[in-house]
Amino acid sequence: MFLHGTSRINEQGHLEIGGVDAVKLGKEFGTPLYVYDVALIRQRARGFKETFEKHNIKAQVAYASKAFSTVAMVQVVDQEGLSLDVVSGGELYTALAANFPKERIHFHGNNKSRAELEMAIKEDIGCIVVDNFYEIALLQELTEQYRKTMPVLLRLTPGIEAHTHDYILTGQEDSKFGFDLQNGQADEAIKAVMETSGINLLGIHCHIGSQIFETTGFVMATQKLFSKMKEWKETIGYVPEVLNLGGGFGIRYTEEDQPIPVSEYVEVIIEEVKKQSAQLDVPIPEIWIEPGRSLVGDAGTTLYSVGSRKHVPNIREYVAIDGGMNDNIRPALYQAKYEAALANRMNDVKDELVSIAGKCCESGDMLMWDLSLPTARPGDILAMFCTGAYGYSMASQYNRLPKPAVVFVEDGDAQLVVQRETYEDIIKNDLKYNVALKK
Ligand SMILES: Cc1ncc(COP(=O)(O)O)c(C=O)c1O
Ligand SMILES: N[C@@H](CCCC[NH3+])C(=O)O
Repeated sequence: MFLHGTSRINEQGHLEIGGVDAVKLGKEFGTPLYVYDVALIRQRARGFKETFEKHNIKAQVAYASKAFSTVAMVQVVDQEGLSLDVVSGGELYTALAANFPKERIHFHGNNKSRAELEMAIKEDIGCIVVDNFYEIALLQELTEQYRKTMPVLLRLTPGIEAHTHDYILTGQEDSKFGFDLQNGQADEAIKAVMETSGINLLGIHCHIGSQIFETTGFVMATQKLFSKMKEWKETIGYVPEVLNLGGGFGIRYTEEDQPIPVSEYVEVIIEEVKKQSAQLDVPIPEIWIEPGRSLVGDAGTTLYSVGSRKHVPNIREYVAIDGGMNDNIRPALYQAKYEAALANRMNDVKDELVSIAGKCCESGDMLMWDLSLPTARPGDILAMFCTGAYGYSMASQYNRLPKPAVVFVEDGDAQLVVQRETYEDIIKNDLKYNVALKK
């Protein structure tokens, strides 16, 4: 078993995270429970920042908060001096509620609404990553209305097929995101943006996909963007101050995954930027990146309680837990694989092969297939590792299951940072149907 960050097996044979016994966490805060190892988040954040610093490169590391956005997480991001990437009014609102420095907020999205753009403009956030022509028109109108100039990056689609799940590919030509580099859209967009007085074009952006294990995609993206930068320098005299290469750095979920250290991605990017800059005679821009998963993914562990089981002779042993696709949609959506252990019996012999079923009324609600565990009994605590990214943030209330609580652990302390939803929370927006009011 691979234990991440501060996780270890303590003297009771229990899983311990951040110096806190996971079994105690389950008892105190209930299950399902998302537990975050804050020291590991800090270590990852510093890893990115220090690599840029070591190479003396001006950079911004913006945490892609879609991976896990809560007020407490945004606070940690601020403490570590990172920037913050938001993709909706809700994520922006969360950042503002955490008093995150507005000038370090970047706003993404392929269909930002007028209200969302207005919010970003009124709050004077750091920059808007413009995705399409409709957004340029809206920005023209709104910057005029509010008499403001907004810093902007242009999101470009470089036409790169990174090796990852189809649903999390974003840089290929057939994508809903950004202006295409090949078919003239990017050229049209830059002209439109440069003619807009309320827009200060800081630079360009691309994001090639998520859970990527190779550096080649980032190298190719850098090359493609630099060749466009050279063309624009020569044809329209535009030289970007910022080159944002997005996120997507892969992490280890199971032993099948072999990620490279974050510093290596950054080093390869820096090297390619320097090389392209020298070869094409384009000044070295500030480099921005947007890691999400690689900052929080392996820092998260979900604790579940074991409940029922079903034996299907000669086929399978189902063990059901008290959560499922409602708190982690990734296995159902991407066939994502995870590792897990019994947090209360870490040293026991693994004597059976089981498949972990969720409690939703859906056959596809399976979290793990063919997992080796000690014979699991009701009340055992199953710890599912590396659930920190896109678990809580993609959670739903399917079957009207309340969303679990979130606890941060660090240096032996545990703090509740998101309360468990209650049944009252579930119906709090429901209104009774008043037949008398029917027209
Ligand atoms: C524009 C953009 N930036 C950053 C990210 C973060 O990606 P990851 O969590 O894979 O680092 C994403 C998600 O894929 C994204 O769409
Ligand atoms: N939500 C996805 C990744 C998409 C990233 C956002 N563009 C995942 O869980 O892997």
